[in-house]
Amino acid sequence: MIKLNNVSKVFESKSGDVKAVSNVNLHVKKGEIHGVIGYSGAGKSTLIRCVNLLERPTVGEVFISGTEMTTLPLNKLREMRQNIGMIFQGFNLLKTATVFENIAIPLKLLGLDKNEVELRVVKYLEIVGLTDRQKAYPNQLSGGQKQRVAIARALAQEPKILLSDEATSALDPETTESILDLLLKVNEELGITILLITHEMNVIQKICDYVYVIEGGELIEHGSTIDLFAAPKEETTTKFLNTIAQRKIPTSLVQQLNLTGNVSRLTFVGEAAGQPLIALATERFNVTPNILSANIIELKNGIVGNIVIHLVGETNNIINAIEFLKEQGVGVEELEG
Ligand SMILES: Nc1ncnc2c1ncn2[C@@H]1O[C@H](COP(=O)(O)OP(=O)(O)OP(=O)(O)O)[C@@H](O)[C@H]1O
Repeated sequence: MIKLNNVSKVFESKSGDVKAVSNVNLHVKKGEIHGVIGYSGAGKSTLIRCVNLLERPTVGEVFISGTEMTTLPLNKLREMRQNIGMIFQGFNLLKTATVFENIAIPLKLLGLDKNEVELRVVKYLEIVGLTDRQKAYPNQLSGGQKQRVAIARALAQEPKILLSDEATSALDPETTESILDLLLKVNEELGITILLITHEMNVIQKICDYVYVIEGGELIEHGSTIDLFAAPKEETTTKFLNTIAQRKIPTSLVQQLNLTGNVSRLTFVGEAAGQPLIALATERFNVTPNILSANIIELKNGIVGNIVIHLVGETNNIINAIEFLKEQGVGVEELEG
């Protein structure tokens, strides 16, 4: 549905060229929710703006539903853009227009007749749960309500794709949750494909099927959300995961405990998370477990459990216990001090 092939964007400035996005490949399949996460300045906004060509890639191709966008004449590009809605961190509502008008004005500009405009405004206000606020002005709404109006405005144009540029970054945690729930509903019930950018791992955790980590304009790691949460490869990815559940164990403690056994991080995904595998392993191989930390993370498509464990016993027994856990589908990372 969205495909970027080797997309790069260079900004020319007086102080020299800035390569904001470098050789990015990305593929969001129909009906999925993909997220790009990165720190400030990593290139997220530039990347997402390349999808609807608000920013023109310096090189590379952008395919939307199979159509290459960068070579389209302006009138065709405008047509294609109607398939792509967008929401922003700052909501971008017209302050002097009511909620109703904010949603209606773009529809009128598209040439829809009065009845159709009214039908759509009513329909999408209901979907976002703001039917009773249609006469209000933006400054009479909370941040969450403003974002709901912005979502209704984007949906009312009946796009196939929704781009979300840090849509929850200005909201408190509870309001963030409710907006993420709304995005899930929009995805599931209206079948809209979503590509979002964020610096918040909880956004990825809650609604994304697939995640890309961006740093210095490059995608440094990508994979299904479950795979990335279960086995992050890059330091930046691990840092983002630490914002959800701390994975770090003090090095001095690991060093000390490794003298009397083995310290390992065990990762349980899916079925393995619900089985008493540690009890089985310790019983069968006569090793004693000491759990140093444990957490369980609920993702959109499953759960990932993490346990850091100190196994004490004879070396061979520890090796066999670890082998047994691996055979049962548990990820094992032996920690070194
Ligand atoms: N119009 C522009 N002209 C020059 N440089 C730009 C322009 N827009 C972005 N940049 C630079 O490109 C890089 C990536 O910026 P971008 O806004 O895409 O990052 P970001 O990850 O979205 O950051 P943030 O979360 O802070 O918005 C930065 O170094 C930024 O200064």
